Parts: sequence; C-alpha cells; structure tokens
Amino acid sequence: MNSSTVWNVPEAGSQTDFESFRRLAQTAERGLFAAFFLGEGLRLREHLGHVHDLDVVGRPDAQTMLAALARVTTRIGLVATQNTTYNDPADLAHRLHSLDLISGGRAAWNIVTTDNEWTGENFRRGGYLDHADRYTHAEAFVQTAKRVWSSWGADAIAADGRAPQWLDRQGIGPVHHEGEHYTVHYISRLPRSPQGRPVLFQAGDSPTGRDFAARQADVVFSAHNALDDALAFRKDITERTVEAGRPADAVKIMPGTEFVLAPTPREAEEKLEWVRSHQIGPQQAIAYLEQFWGRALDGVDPEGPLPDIAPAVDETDVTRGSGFQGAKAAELTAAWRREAAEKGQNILQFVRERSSRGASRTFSGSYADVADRLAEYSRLGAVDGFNITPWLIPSGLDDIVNHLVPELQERGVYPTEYSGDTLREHLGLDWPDDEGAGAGVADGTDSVDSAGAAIGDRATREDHDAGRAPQPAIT
Ligand SMILES: Cc1cc2nc3c(=O)[nH]c(=O)nc-3n(C[C@H](O)[C@H](O)[C@H](O)COP(=O)(O)O)c2cc1C
Repeated sequence: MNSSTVWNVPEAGSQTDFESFRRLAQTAERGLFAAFFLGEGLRLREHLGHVHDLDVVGRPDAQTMLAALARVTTRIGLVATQNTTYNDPADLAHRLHSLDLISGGRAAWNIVTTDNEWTGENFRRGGYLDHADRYTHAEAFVQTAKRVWSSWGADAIAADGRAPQWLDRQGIGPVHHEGEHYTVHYISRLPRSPQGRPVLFQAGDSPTGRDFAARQADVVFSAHNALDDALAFRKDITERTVEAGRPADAVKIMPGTEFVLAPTPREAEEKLEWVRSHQIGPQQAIAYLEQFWGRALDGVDPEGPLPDIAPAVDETDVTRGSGFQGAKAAELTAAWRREAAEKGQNILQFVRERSSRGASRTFSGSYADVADRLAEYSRLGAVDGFNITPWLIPSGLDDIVNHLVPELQERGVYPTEYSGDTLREHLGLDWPDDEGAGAGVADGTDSVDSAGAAIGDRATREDHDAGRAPQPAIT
C-alpha cells in the first residue's frame, strides 16, 4: 500500500483495517510468495506546505501488523521496513527478534536510512544526522543488531524441567559496542530464532548504499526492474558482494514492480488505461508537475501541453517525501517540455508515462505474455523475485495468484510448494555467518564475549543444512 494504490473506486477497501492486510497476506501465501512486505513512511508527504491530500495515507506500524499476520499465516515471510536513523540498535533488534520468534523464523527487516531533516522533525532528536553519515550509522546499527541476534547458544535455556537451572549463563554472550554513533552494552533477552536471525533486506541505491548491502544484506529491494537495467544492477551487486568477501550469490535481488494483467493483451491494455486513469487523474498530474515547478499551477489544463512557465525555485524541493528533491528545476522542466512536445503528449499522458507509477515499473499484458517475459528474467538470472505493489487493496493480488502463478509454474520458474518453514529457507539463503558482521565501515570496537554465539551457530546451522532445497519466489 502506498501512494500509487487506487482508492477512488468502489472496489477499493480500507488501507488500514487488519482485514485488508489479512486478505492480502493470505492470498500471497496461497500463491506461495516468499514474503509479505510492508514499507515505512514516518511522516505524511507534504505538497506546497500542506499534507498531500491526493495521497493514500495511513500505515499501521509494520511490526504490530506483521505480528498479527503471523497468527493468521503459517509459511509466508514477514518483512518490516524500519529505519536506522530514529531507532536504537538493541531495541529494534529485540523487537524484530520477537517477531522472528512469534512467527517461527519468518521475520525480515528492510533496512532504510531515512535521513532527511523534515522526517527528523517528528522526533526528539530532530534532523540530527548528516546525509553523509547515513551509512556509517546504518553499518554500526546492523553490526550491533547481528551480534545481539547471535549472542545466545542453541542450548542456553533448559530443554525441560530436569535441568539444574533454567538458563545456562555460559551459553549467552553480552554484546559490547563502543563507537562514534553508539555505545551499547547489552545482554540479549531472547534465544536464537529458528532461522538464526531475521533476514536482512536493504533499500538504498547510491554506491555507498550498494556497498553497504553487499557487506550486510541478504536481499536488496531495488528500483531496477527493466530487463537491461536489472541485469546491469545484478552485475554491479555481484561485483560488490565478491569485493566484500562474500560468495557471489550471497545477496538476492528483488525489484519493486506492479502487475496489470488480463486474459488477453487487448483487455490488459484497457485495464492498464483504467488503472492509470485512477492512479493519475487531472489533479494528480498537476500536483506532480507542481513538485518540479515549485509553485501552484492553478488554471493549467491537464489535457494541454506542459506549462511554459518558469519554475519558482532553483532546485526542486516542494513535495517532501517525494524522492525527487534536489534536481535543477529550470533545466528539468525545459527538458520535459521538449520531450512532451516531441512525443505529442499532453500533461496527463506525460505524467502517466513519466511518474514512478508509470510504465517502467509495470508489467502489463496477458497472463501468458507476462509469464513469458518473467521466464526470460529467470533464464538470464536477472532477479531473484519481485516485490509487488498491488494497485488495489485488498483484491490486488488475486489475478496474480490465480492466473500468473500457474503460468509461471507451467514454465518451471516458480515453486509448486513451500520447500521449508522459515523465510531463510524460502529464499535459499545460507545460515547467517555473523562472525563477519564487523567487516565494513567501522564505527568503533565490537565484541561478543562468550562461546554462546559459536555454539548456537553450529547447532542450528546443522539443522538448517539438513533441511530443504532453496525456494526462489516472487514476493
Ligand atoms: C526501492 C527503495 C525503497 C525504499 N523504501 C523506503 C521506505 O519504505 N521507507 C523509507 O523511509 N525509505 C525508503 N527508501 C529510502 C532509502 O532507505 C534511502 O534513505 C534513500 O534511498 C537514500 O539512500 P541512497 O542515497 O543510498 O539511495 C527506499 C529506497 C529504495 C531505493
């Protein structure tokens, strides 16, 4: 659920009720999806000084929602996006660890850095983190969390009432981290999870962000889903992963995408037109341009050409949270005017193609045609799955699960059953080797003081390795 979800039609359900989430997650599980993923927005987007009233808003806290979903699902992974700027490592590690235990080893954390000042205004700390520090901060955070998760041995708590004591204190190790960003002296309050620790997703696309993922993440949630782009991104991440001293395939890649599907190509085209017209109506199209012009564009005809009006700002900066801040406004708007004129597009057509809801993020076509295209991604090894944004809540995954998944199964590129119980197993990830968690941008000194982690690692790694075949999947 995000700003591209269609809300202005009778079929649209609640964006906040548990029932919508339950329906989506259970549909995804019926379709053997590896995971159910929730993004995070810590502050409502704002446009020209006001809350962006065309957006779908309302995101219940991800960890709370996923804990509830853990009780109505049995296999599907549960991914919570959480930032490394406004949380504290031991505290967030404990909450994610709790989700991992509650769900029987199905939790994951999508690590985001969210360093902008206007989000910081929501918090006691304000925008205290310099942009350049976002990944040194994140690295120290994740290193500490990994130590917390691996600090208990597998046998640290009594198996039954015959043991002399409930807790074997030799089996748990305190975590010490002293660095520029954190000083943490902590003893974890929870035993090791069935999948070793939560799976780590990462979303952030700068070279520094990619290197961070290569060192620390299990999965990258990327924005690169067009085939050439996905292949180039795969090559880049693989090189960085090897450079970081990890196996070439240690980091899985899942770009975000949207599917608009129908039985025939013709019907899919009509459906796409319908979806786009509801995602980007006249008001949304004008609001989209206003972000870049930095001013209200009252009276501009959405069915006319892009306005020949100078932007009111040097740099685009108006819609906070849009992700488009900082472009050179005059050059960008002039280039867009030229592009739209060359293509003969009016504002609505231009924005529908150009915006993040637009063509590049969407697979549209008949079930069979889209399955063929996806099979090609699989054959070329371009991605390990997709992170799908349904354009309608709560029924937006139905046609994918009912019609696309069987086509993919017929082509042998999609699992026919869950091959394991934990998310780590669904994704074909190795048992976590967090002894290397300190590698990378050092924040200070780290240590974990007992044999506990090593004992736990060995004991449960064997269980894992004795287990099942990896399961690639579309998330
Ligand atoms: C595909 C993708 C998804 C993201 N999702 C979120 C999100 O849900 N919440 C959030 O606060 N930031 C999100 N981010 C922002 C990143 O965490 C990061 O702060 C931002 O991309 C700046 O880092 P970078 O310079 O490395 O790209 C996302 C980024 C990408 C590329």
